Amino acid sequence: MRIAVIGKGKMGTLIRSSALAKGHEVIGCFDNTDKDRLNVPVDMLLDFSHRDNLDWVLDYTKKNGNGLVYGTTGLEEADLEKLQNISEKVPVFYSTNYSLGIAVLKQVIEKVTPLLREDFDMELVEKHHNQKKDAPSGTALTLLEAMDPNQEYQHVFGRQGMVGARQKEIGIHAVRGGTIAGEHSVYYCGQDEILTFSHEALSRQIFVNGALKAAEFLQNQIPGMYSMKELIN
Ligand SMILES: NC(=O)C1=CN([C@@H]2O[C@H](COP(=O)(O)OP(=O)(O)OC[C@H]3O[C@@H](n4cnc5c(N)ncnc54)[C@H](OP(=O)(O)O)[C@@H]3O)[C@@H](O)[C@H]2O)C=CC1
Ligand SMILES: O=C(O)C1=N[C@H](C(=O)O)C[C@H](O)C1
Repeated sequence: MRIAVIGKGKMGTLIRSSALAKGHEVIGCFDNTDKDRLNVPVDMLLDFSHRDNLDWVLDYTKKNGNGLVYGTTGLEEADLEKLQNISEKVPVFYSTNYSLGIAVLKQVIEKVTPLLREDFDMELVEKHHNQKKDAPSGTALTLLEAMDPNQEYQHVFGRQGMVGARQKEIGIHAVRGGTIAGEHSVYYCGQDEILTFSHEALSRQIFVNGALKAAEFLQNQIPGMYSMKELIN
């Protein structure tokens, strides 16, 4: 497959080397400083960069008709709408986390939350490296959606000061430090018992493997929006 990578950072460079090792042709890593260099057709774009690249990436995709594997987090609602719109023309794979473990964790959370939420307080903690730009992580927001699909809870991002007794809320907490590749824990805290569901990324390779698997999957799909659910079920 002929691939172009959007992003030249930690993920972009690892995707490039891993795709080459799998025998794909990678024409390069790009961002908005050198987008004009991306002037040949490709089969697939993999974007792990920053939302500021989204508009030109979508313009290129509209013209070229390539598939798009999108992994950049820190998106706004309007960005998601843009991805949804272009998925009417080309196949788009979107996930805030390309690891198999988080895909399974999301399904676990969807199943256990209805059994616990009446009697247990729910909290979410994510930990990442000290270079991460967005907080909370995209994965934390995805897990939050799985915990509260109908938005019945107040979402409290960190607590500070005289917060008073806990209300019908889910607390979301972001830790940033060192080289943590990514850790997500969902806590269900009840009377004298706690259930914790955790996932720890030990390296970024798990995200890269998932993203390349998504690209290979997407190659054979018609236009539409695809997610990890389709890859694992
Ligand atoms: N979905 C998933 O499974 C995963 C998603 N991610 C997400 O992928 C993205 C990249 O992560 P990572 O590689 O670790 O980050 P890095 O900071 O290492 O790389 C980010 C890349 O985006 C570019 N960039 C940063 N800011 C801007 C901007 N304002 N406009 C245009 N380009 C910009 C950087 O260029 P420069 O260095 O010049 O600023 C760099 O090339 C993040 O959103 C992260 O959350 C990460 C891991 C897994
Ligand atoms: O920036 C990162 O590193 C990661 N970002 C994604 C996120 O925001 O959820 C996925 C993973 O946790 C690593």
